Amino acid sequence: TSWKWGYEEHNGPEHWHELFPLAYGERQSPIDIQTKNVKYDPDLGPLKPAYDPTSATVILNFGHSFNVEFDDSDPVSVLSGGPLSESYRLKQVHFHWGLTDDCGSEHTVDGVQYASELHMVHWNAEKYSDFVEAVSQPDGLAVISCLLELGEDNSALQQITDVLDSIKNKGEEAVFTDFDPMSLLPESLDYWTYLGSITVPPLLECVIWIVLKDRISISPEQLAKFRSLHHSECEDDNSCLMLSTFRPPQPLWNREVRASFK
Ligand SMILES: CCOC(=O)CCc1ccc(S(N)(=O)=O)cc1
Ligand SMILES: [Zn+2]
Repeated sequence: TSWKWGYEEHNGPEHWHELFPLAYGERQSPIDIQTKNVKYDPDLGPLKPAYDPTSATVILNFGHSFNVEFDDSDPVSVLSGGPLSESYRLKQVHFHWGLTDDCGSEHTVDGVQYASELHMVHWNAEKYSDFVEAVSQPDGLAVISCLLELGEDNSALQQITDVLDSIKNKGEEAVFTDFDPMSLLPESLDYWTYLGSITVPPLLECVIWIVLKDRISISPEQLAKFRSLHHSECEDDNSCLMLSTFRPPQPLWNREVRASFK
C-alpha cells in the first residue's frame, strides 16, 4: 500500500481503522489494567523464560520501531509456563515510547501511563510452523510486556541505546549478539494476563499478553536516544524523528484480566 501507517497526526492510531478494520475488534490491545477488577488465578503458574544470549542476531530500524531480532530457527530461546499451554519461541524485542516523558507506554495501570514499554515477542512453535502462520491464530503469539518508568540509567538498556546511532535511518541494521533479554526484566515476574492483539497494523488478534507487575527504569537520556531514530530517510535531521510510537488503550469489551499474584 502506498499509504504508510505511523504515529503522526496524518497516519496515526486514529487513522489505522481506514485500512485495518480489526482496529475496532473485540480483543484489541493495549488496554488499561484496572487492578481492582483483575481476578487472582491460583492455577496460573510461574513464567519460565529460558533465553540463550547468543541467539540475538541483529538490531534493525523498521521505521515505526526498532527490533532486536533473535534466531528462531531452533527452540533455543523459549518461554513456557504461566498462562501458556505450549512452548513459545522468542522472535524479537522492541519498545514503545512517546513525545514527552509523561507518556509513551501502551498498557496503562489504573489510568497511569509510563514513559516507555518493552515487548518480548514469542510465537507458538509447538502448534504452528512459523511466525506468519502464528499471527493468524488466536494463541499464536505470547508477548511479555514490561513498563519502563522515568528514573535512573538502566545499565541493561545501555547495551541497546549505545548502538542506536548505527541504525539511525529506516532500513538500517547492525550486528547485535550476546544480548540476554532477561537482563532487562525486573526481579519479580508476577504478571497480569489477558487475550489481545498486536498493537500495530494489521492489529491481528493473536496475542496472549503477559504484563509484568513490576517496572524497570529508563533515564531521560536513554529516552532521548529512542527519539533520535528516524522513521524514514531524510536530510534535515528533525523532520522525520521517531518521536512517538505508542497506541493508546482500547476497550476491554467482554474480557477478563487475570493476576498471577494476590
Ligand atoms: C503480519 C506480520 O505481522 C507482524 O510482523 C507483526 C509483528 C509484531 C508483533 C508484535 C507486536 S506488539 N507491539 O503487539 O508486541 C508488534 C509487531
Ligand atoms: Zn510492541
